[in-house]
Amino acid sequence: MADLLSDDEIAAQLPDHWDREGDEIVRTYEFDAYLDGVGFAAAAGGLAQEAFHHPEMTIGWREVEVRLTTHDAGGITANDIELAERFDEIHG
Ligand SMILES: C[C@H](O)[C@H](O)[C@H]1CNC2=NC(N)=NC(=O)C2=N1
Repeated sequence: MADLLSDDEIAAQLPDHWDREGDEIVRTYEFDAYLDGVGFAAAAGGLAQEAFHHPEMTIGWREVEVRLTTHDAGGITANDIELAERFDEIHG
């Protein structure tokens, strides 16, 4: 199981556009069309399943909010940071 990151490690490793909210990291991705967000969520879900590390995703009007935390560790780990970076790659 991945170890919890310290506050300093989280601050240093948090990717651009992501925020920390307690035990979660959060980003809201914006899209030109609703179905673009739906497609992103589906692709992100595939990456999550591949990593076996699952975010909460809220699909809204031309935006998708993604929340990541490591339930098994009770906070933020490298698994969250790494998956956030993969989500950013597919968003472009
Ligand atoms: C047994 C445990 O639920 C699994 O190892 C995976 C499933 N997906 C997961 N997803 C997230 N976000 N955190 C976890 O700790 C986690 N654990």
